[in-house]
Amino acid sequence: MQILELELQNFRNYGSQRAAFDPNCNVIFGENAQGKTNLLEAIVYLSCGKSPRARTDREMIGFDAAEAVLESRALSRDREFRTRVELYRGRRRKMWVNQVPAKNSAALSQVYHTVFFCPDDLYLIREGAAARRRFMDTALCQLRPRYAAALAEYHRLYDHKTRILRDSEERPDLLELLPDFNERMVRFGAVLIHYRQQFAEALARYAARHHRECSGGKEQLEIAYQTVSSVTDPAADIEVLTEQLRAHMESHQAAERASRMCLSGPHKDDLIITIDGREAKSFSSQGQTRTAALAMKLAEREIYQNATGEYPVLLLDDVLSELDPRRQEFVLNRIAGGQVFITCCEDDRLPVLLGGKVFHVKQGTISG
Ligand SMILES: Nc1ncnc2c1ncn2[C@@H]1O[C@H](COP(=O)(O)OP(=O)(O)OP(=O)(O)O)[C@@H](O)[C@H]1O
Repeated sequence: MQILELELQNFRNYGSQRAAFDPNCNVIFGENAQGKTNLLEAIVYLSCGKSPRARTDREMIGFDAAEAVLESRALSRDREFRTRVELYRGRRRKMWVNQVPAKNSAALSQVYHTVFFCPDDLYLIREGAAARRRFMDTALCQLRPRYAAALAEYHRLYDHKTRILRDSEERPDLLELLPDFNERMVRFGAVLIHYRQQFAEALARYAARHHRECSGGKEQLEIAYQTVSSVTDPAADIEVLTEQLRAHMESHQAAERASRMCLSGPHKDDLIITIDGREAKSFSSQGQTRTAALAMKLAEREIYQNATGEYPVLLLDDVLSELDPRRQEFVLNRIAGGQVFITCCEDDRLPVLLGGKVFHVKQGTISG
């Protein structure tokens, strides 16, 4: 997978910009606040219809512009694709793949895939379970359509069940609907556990290797999937998972009715991350946290490559800061394979060792 060319109009601080990229390595230099992250954000947005940082599409439109246009020419599965998105203030965006209008962002996801790493990704280690579930869900939805469908259905049922429980004080008759909701959540929940277990197992294996090598063999990263307590083996067959999840739901029924809240279930799943046996969330240093988060992203790239035969485009934003020189060198050695974009500050010459194409970004203008 490769981005051959990108064209932006009024996207963030870019006016009218076109750039052609190297198939392997693209080093994006620039001082602070010049547009390096904006460039990576545009590439991510074109890959999935979502920004890794903007809350609304409007945020990405140039301050003085009415609309923004993003367009890419990409190579994927030995074919060339053109994707185009137009963002407007006050009306819905429009998207196209090869000039055919796309109804939703799923059409963009089928063209190319990105793995984006930025300083905020420390949240993967430091924050609560929701951040790690989001990481698993995003990766798995791109890889397994069956997972994406089960997750959407599980969320829909969860929201509905939450409303039933909340409103049940005034309308006790609603509780009659619960057994049916529970049964459907059990069936879709078992599918989620099945895929999450497989993903977590591969993630643990690859990420441990990256982390070990990056720390010069000194540190051991471990990742374990944690789901509801009554599931004794998340790697068991889906039928077994369904039975155990059903027993779990039944044992929580009385408590859910009493608290009028949807309690335990796969919606509380987590990844337990430890470095040398200690929980990383509480005990790891800034550098260790960054190394672990990066190891997880590199592992995600490998899982995707194994499943599809193609490397996703790797986007590394400000990855070198807070790493000591040996860890920096590891990162630069390790990212080969597939197309890479790496941003850094002007005085950081290390990435030039990577070869490839060098760009300078200044006030929303890229020069090659
Ligand atoms: N919608 C917008 N319209 C115009 N400019 C914007 C918009 N959103 C953000 N910017 C500007 O983009 C600039 C930030 O760009 P970006 O985040 O890409 O910086 P960067 O080069 O990655 O910097 P750093 O090295 O500090 O991370 C800021 O000056 C910000 O004001």
